Amino acid sequence: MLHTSIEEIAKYNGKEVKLQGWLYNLRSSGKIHFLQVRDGSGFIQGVMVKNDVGEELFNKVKEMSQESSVTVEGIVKEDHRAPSGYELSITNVELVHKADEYPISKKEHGTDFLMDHRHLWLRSPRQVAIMKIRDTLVKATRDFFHKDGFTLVDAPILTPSSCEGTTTLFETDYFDTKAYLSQSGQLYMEAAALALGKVYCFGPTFRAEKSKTRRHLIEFWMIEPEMAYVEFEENLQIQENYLTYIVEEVLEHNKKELEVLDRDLTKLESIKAPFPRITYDKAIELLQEKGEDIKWGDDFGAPHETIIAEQFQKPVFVTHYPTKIKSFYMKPDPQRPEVVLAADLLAPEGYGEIIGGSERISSLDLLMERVEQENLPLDAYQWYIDLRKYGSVPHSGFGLGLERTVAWVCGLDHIRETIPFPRMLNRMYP
Ligand SMILES: NC(=O)C[C@H]([NH3+])C(=O)NS(=O)(=O)OC[C@H]1O[C@@H](n2cnc3c(N)ncnc32)[C@H](O)[C@@H]1O
Ligand SMILES: [Mg+2]
Repeated sequence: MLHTSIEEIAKYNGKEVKLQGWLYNLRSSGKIHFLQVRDGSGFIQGVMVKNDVGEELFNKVKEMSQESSVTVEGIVKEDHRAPSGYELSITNVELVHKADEYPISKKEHGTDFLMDHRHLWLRSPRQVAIMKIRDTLVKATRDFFHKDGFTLVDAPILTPSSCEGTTTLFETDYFDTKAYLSQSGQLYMEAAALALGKVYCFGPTFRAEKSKTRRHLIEFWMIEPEMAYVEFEENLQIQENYLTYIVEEVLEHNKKELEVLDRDLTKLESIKAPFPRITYDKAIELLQEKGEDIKWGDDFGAPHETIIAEQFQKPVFVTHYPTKIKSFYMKPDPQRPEVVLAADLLAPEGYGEIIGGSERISSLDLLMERVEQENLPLDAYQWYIDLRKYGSVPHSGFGLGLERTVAWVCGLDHIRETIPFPRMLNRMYP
């Protein structure tokens, strides 16, 4: 018997095949069973006619519960009405394991209930579609940077210091001292970039942020490229080419999944480099014209980012933020030291900041000045300062938040659906 997957079934039109999966749903009408079968690669309908399979098997299937694991044999039939384009005319069904009464029935469930059952909710067509798009974004990321000569360098998770400020650090015991879960692999990528030229890391990062919003996770995954001899403007060009590429890859490989999510494809088809840029100064003026109570030197909140992004059809770079509200490592603009050569990329449709990046300080004196201004513990940063003593060069990089990018590409209301097992302010289960 030909064993295949639902994803590959088109190759076997008219042939008898065997699938191994789960009974997503069973509907019967008189002498016909309609089985919705899933196998992780997709969903397909199988039709079982009593007169074809006999009373015993027909009645055996009637007893199979939702989400029971089953093997299904049948003849592949093209059917343009079917979402997968094919149906199975079932000849046999074997029960592998009869599922207990499945808690996620077809009716609507509340968010907390679904989150408490995330280990099962993940099986639904919508969650499968999101995970497949996440996978494409990750593969496209690796392809893009590998093709462009970047080396993957893995940053440590246990670190001796902060990168993005001490207010969101997760502290843990480390034998007779303390360690902090990584907020960002950036500082290590700067060391790696001086060794390998163009590098990136991709891993989990942690922020003990007491933010209960639709954009914040406690544990999220970040892609962090770092490039030696790349200055501010070129850093932006790399970001827009990267984002354009990964969105194109989703449009090419995940049309079926985007359809499951009812995503408006025109919103993604317009994502082409170059992206517009607006300075922080101009953004403040824009917000004040819109009646927002904000002044120069304030940081932007989510509503501000939404207003700014609404002025554009593509992601927009906000550049040259005030030095005082940005991270210590960012290079002040030589022409105007009160602002830094940094840019946040704001996604359209209210998704906010998906990328944070900057040119880094390459001058030892300037970095020492900033470390002192920020009262950073010299011993924990000595290795990072050393990078400015031994062949320092202009260098830049950025961090793309994978989950915020998944939320935007999929058109999701909340970031919790973008990661298999979300860690949030009031949730660390399952
Ligand atoms: N290598 C770098 O230059 C990255 C730099 N050290 C950094 O961590 N920048 S960032 O804090 O803006 O975070 C970068 C992105 O990381 C995402 N991010 C940042 N914080 C979160 C939370 N809490 N939840 C989900 N996503 C988050 C968001 O897309 C940000 O734009
Ligand atoms: Mg940021």
